[in-house]
Amino acid sequence: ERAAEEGAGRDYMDKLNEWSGTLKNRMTLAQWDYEINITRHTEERMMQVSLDVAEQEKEYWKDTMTYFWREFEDENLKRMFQKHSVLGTSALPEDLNERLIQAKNNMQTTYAKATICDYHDKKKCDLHVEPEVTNIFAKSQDPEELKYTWLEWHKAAGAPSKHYFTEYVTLNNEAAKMNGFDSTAEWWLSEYEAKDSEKQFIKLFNDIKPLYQQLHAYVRRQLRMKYGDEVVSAKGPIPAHLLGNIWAQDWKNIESFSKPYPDKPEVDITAALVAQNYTALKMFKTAEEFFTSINLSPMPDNFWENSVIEKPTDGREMVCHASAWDFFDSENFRIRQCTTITDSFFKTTHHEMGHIQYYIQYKDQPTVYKQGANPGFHEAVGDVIALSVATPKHLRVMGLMEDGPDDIETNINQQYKMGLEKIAFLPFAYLLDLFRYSVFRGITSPHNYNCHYWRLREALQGVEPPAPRSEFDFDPAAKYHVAADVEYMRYYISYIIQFQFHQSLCKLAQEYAPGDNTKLLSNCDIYRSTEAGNALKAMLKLGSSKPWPDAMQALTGQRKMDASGLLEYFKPLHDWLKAENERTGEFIGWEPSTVPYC
Ligand SMILES: C=C(C[SeH])C(=O)N1CCC[C@H]1C(=O)O
Ligand SMILES: [Zn+2]
Repeated sequence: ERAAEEGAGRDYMDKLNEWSGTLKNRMTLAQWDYEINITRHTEERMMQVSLDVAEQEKEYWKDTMTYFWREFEDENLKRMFQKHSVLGTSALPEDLNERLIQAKNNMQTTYAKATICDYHDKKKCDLHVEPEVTNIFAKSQDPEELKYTWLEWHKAAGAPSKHYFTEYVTLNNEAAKMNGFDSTAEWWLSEYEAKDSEKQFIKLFNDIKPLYQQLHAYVRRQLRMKYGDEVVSAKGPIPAHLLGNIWAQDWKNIESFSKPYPDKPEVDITAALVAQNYTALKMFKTAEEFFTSINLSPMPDNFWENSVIEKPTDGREMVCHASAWDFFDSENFRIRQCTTITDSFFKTTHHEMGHIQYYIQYKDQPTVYKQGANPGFHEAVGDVIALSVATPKHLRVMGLMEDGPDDIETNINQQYKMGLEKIAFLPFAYLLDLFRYSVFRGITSPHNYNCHYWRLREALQGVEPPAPRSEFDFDPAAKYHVAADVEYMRYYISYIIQFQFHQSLCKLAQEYAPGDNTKLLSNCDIYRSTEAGNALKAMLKLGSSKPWPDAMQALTGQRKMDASGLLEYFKPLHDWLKAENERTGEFIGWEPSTVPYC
């Protein structure tokens, strides 16, 4: 009896995966058309397709729930039913789903269309976050220009979305409850398939905190020496507008004037890329060649035909934030990216192509398994490749960095630049979803959104706003992922596990040996190593067909996420920072901010 039921369940599941693949394909195509060209027409069409798809998913879900899949013997079949049993926002009644989609579109459109006026030319008021505001934060060293730009962007992109965000929270929580979760927070956390995920995240943060505090102290001193102690205090948080990034999430743009050994060769390759006439296409082809060099797959023809890799110049409104798209038909994949020729975008290109590589490797999985083992895995693939690309050794092979000694100073400079990207990012990524978990759980409410956000920014990141804030501001929505309803803990996890992956791949490539100073983890380049590539491929092919500890074990032999890889990679830098902060008597940590924001 049960065997017959299970057999029927298997046949049904094969069909359901096919049907859901078709629905996701239709949905993704409409979403793509809207995001690369925001018009009333494309928005209306995306709404219609979304509502139509939701209704069909609801019908399938009713059938799915008629099977006693919890009693099935076949673990894999049970896993597929379990994943399909989470219907998502399609569980909402159509009128509420329409309001939710509208609220999300309003936030996304607000962010995409937001523009500010230029500091030097107040009549020039067509500056978007990409590329203009991003470039100002990459290049300007004028605290007044940076403060003005920071305030204008947060006013234009953040504040107007506050009410849309509240509507989104209410309706998303409604959907969460209809899927059996207490709030959206538990729904997001369920993707990490462990009851103690939040405890795991806290432990990771405590493991990296000493290293972060050393970097924070050193950077604060460098900024104080550059801008004076009127602008940067000796013991307080760092003002958010001075860290080379509009969100203060990645500090690599202040490397040029703060590096430990100023007279060593430049490790930022922007100038070399421009000098060698790199185009967006050439950056993409260069990234592709790294992947194929380790026996991973090339990009298919339709990728090159249909991707949007530069901001169109026809004045259209579009979502520029880099993204990679799976069309769930096992053959169409695209990237949308408003590429500019910079070191930063060279890395982002690898990051996005890592997503596409994952899509390609799991393209023969059933639809329900076309996901990362957990969301952090998907964000880590491209970054793991970029860790090899970023080494002086690899950049010299590419002719993108001048020859020079592989001495300890160059190594510390290189680790420092990587630390400004990877270590600095961790508290920001962690707090962004601590904030949203607290909102979804009703602990933070609309009249203290901004206060709670800045309390977290100060407590975990040691950063303060450049000017007083109030509840008329809504600074979290000035960050793409908040405006676009994209979960963010995935990046925090990625920045930890990518070093675990890197450690294993480097051992396979014989580029790293623990304790061997001639084979430092931070100098490892897996370029052309098919042993490494084949091991990575085997993990990627799993998709989400197995719990993520199985995927982690397949590649690293470990079943836990832990910071050991990251701490091993940055050990020389950590020692150097401790010695340097001791030498200069720098205060480690930060005293409370004096900027009023609650
Ligand atoms: C490049 C992407 C697209 Se998935 C991105 O959003 N990232 C990559 C780094 C962290 C995060 C961000 O920009 O905030
Ligand atoms: Zn990504």
